[in-house]
Amino acid sequence: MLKRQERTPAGETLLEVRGLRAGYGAGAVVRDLDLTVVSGEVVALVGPNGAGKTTTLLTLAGELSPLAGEISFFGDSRPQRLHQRASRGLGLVTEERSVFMRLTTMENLRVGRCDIDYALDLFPELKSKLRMTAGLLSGGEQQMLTLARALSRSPRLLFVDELSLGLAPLAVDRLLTAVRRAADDGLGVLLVEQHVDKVLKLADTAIVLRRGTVEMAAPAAELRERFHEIEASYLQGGGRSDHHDDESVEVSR
Ligand SMILES: Nc1ncnc2c1ncn2[C@@H]1O[C@H](COP(=O)(O)OP(=O)(O)OP(=O)(O)O)[C@@H](O)[C@H]1O
Repeated sequence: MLKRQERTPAGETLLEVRGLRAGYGAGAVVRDLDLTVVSGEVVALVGPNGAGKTTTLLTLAGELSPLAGEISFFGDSRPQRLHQRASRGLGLVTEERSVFMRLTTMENLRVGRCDIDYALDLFPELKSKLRMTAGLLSGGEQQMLTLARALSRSPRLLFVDELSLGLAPLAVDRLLTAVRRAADDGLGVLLVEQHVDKVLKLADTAIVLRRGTVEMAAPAAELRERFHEIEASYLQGGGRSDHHDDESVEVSR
């Protein structure tokens, strides 16, 4: 069962962001972004390709320096790099599968001192694959292992960027269910996901980003009712106005 998350009181503010400007060099890709993540909550960040979701996540994680704005991490507003935030309880799962392909599933779980019982409790389907080389697992199983490794290090706050890229719908459901379960156990989650219909069913709050600014921010249940507006936002394109928009819309229900 979850350990450290259980010690985080539900509703504790883990991340507070005000007036974030983020980008590369002098150019702002993301402007005026506010968001809050509390323990036990999944906040979904959605929007068309090029809207600035990954830029936001990398900036909040400490991989990119913010251009302006305030980022308060576990109540601390001092600038910090990723390794500092990680040591204080941030987990980061990017779209690249972070498994060691030549190691077995079990060896992958052992590396980084994961809580193996918790990992297998989250993903019992990995139990029969423990001796298999991770490179031979299916794409969905590799992402289960990625997520299991991240969650079993007991983060207090988890950033997830497009975990489900290229996976079949059932595998996506399986991964998102595990994210929801971890949040129910006390984790705070900021989730970037292309499958908007799926994510609005499991998130507490959703933020729709378009062209680097927040177009909608509301309880996910409310945005489910406004799904057609989100679809329209995707169809209008998300990239910066000086970029050619080449959208892949994955919002069908
Ligand atoms: N290293 C970089 N240098 C300069 N511009 C970049 C860099 N990485 C991304 N961008 C630009 O920043 C903008 C936002 O990109 P970002 O990857 O944050 O969008 P996204 O919403 O995550 O898109 P996607 O859903 O396609 O992953 C895009 O216009 C992109 O071209």
